[in-house]
Amino acid sequence: MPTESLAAMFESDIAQHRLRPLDVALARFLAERDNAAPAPLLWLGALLSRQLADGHLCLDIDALDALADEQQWPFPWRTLLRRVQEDVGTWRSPLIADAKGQPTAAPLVRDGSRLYLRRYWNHECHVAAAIRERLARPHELPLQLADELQRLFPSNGKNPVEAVHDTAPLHWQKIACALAARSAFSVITGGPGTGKTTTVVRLLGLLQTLHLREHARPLRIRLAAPTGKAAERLSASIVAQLTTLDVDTDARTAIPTQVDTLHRLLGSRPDTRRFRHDRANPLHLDVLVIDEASMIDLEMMSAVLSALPATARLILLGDKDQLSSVEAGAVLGDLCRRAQGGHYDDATAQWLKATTGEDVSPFVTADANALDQQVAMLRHSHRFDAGSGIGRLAAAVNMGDASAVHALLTTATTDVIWEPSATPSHLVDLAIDGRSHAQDDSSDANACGHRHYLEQLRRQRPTDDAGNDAHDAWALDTLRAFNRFQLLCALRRGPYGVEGLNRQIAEALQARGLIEGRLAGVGPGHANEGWYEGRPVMVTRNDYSLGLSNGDVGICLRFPDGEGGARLAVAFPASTTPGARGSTHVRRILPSRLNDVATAYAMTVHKSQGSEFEHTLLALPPDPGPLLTRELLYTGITRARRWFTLAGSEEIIELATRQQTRRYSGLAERLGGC
Ligand SMILES: Nc1ncnc2c1ncn2[C@@H]1O[C@H](COP(=O)(O)OP(=O)(O)OP(=O)(O)O)[C@@H](O)[C@H]1O
Repeated sequence: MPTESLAAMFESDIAQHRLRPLDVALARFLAERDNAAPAPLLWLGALLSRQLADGHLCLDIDALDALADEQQWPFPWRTLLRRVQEDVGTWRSPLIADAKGQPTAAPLVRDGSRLYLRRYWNHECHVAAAIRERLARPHELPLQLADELQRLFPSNGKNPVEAVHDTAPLHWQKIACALAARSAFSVITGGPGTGKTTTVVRLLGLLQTLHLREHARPLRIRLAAPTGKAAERLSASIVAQLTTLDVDTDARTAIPTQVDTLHRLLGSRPDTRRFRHDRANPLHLDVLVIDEASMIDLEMMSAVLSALPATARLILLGDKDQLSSVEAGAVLGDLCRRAQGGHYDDATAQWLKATTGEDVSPFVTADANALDQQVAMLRHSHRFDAGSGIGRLAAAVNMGDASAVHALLTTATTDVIWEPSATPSHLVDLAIDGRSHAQDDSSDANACGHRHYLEQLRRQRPTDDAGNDAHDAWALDTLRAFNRFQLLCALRRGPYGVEGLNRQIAEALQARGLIEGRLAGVGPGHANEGWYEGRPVMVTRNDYSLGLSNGDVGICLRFPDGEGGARLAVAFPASTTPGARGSTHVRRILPSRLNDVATAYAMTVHKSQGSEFEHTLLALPPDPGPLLTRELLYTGITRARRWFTLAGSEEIIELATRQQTRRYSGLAERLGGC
């Protein structure tokens, strides 16, 4: 560290949680490389590292004043900020390079007003260039496209058209399919149940049908999703859609139902960030569909684009309004910034009219760019009807309309329940007995809590001599029952966070006789929390040797050991058998082999992405904080299929509805000019 005062300031920053030790380590590394580096530059390095941890790709020097106010920076930081603003253009240090200057290996890159770590700047430039290249490449238009589109998306009322405000109703699914058919790159975004999977299955049917007519072999199609859970859900959804897909058997059977995680698709290797498939060893495929694309961070997107053959087609599906990836970047959000308004050009509008019969002229603008032409937003939910509280609440949150949110919460609906003053112990009761607040008449369909799967587990336990298949079926049923309910938290720590609530729920379940055994140190995610039957766990790190992905959920169960005794094993749903709906069998893994797992009575909203539950309870803390955002609330609400319970005060819900996540990145700007 060059000056003692900077070192002392960093020490206090760590103590006050303004910076992490890792951020200061980066500043130290920079100081070692240039011992004449100005202090404000070292401080910027530490600040940049901190911002990356919050998902930003860069620091926007022009926006630092706003950040200072938002984060209530202390006096020494404000002094350094002034020096940055005065001197930034004059720094001559081997630590920082200008993006437009001679190439160097400087660890920091300044691109206009943005400051990047070189690695992220490289990724951002690569992703933008690779997408621009794909958008610019002329793609052979499938012959008979219009006829096939008309057959798969008839406009005769069989498929409801999608209304949008006061413009003429448009069949956005047909439009999305047509746009994806004409290019090597496309994005289909939409909220829950808007038909993203339906559209892509028809697109694959169409592409396969037309390809088989012209060529001897089918297209090589691969499907992927960021997490195992999302992959499993997409697979089940595709299996269901294929049963009604109106194409020839040859085309239908050439559509895969197997969905890989992105890590598996690219071939992750232990102890390295590099994948087996890359530019030198590209994937063998013609079409790649990636679902839940909002969870893809910039580095992963860069890896996907590197491994994709130049001629292959990439189709991204996802909900642009959901929380972004945990890692830095908000790729789908950046790609879809203008999706709401369409921003088509005249050529696209004319082509769509001729090919689909749909008139998108209300969505034509003069400032259209190449990316806009390949983005389609589905706008009508087929899952939530107009009267659904969940659907209306999600829409109101998405629009940032706090008074509509409040009105919906205080109006009786059958599917939304509001708990304005739930204490942690009240949350524990709700998580166990969820049903006390159910407002549905049919007794079987009550919104349940965790009690449900624990009671079912006992009720349905096969006899010891029932055999492996019967025990696996029981384990699978238990996993399905567990999946009916989930408690989601905004925070990890504190009494309203995942760790505190997991501990309290386990203790309460034990006190009520719903679980047995040790609860040694139930708390932060360590494998030594104590294993007992019924303990649900989430994998917190990919384990390639066990074939488990970060986010996989299993349940610890007691199985006969074949020698008259019993032993605990954790049952995980096994990857889907092609052609089957959902997981059909389980894998049993001994607890001693699981190193990175955490108890999962409660999970963060982030971790729940890609999953859905019949009943979701979202617990908001009583105090304001930067994590309470519109995207978090929206993502939590849209995890619920039938019932949604929201625990949080009116003030906190209003704050979250108004507070939007902002991620600093230059990707949208780089693509805006394409
Ligand atoms: N045009 C349509 N007409 C009638 N039903 C439709 C239409 N499109 C989709 N659906 C139905 O709506 C439901 C949701 O569709 P789908 O799974 O394709 O949506 P999604 O956007 O992929 O949902 P998710 O939120 O799970 O990602 C399905 O039951 C599907 O059959």
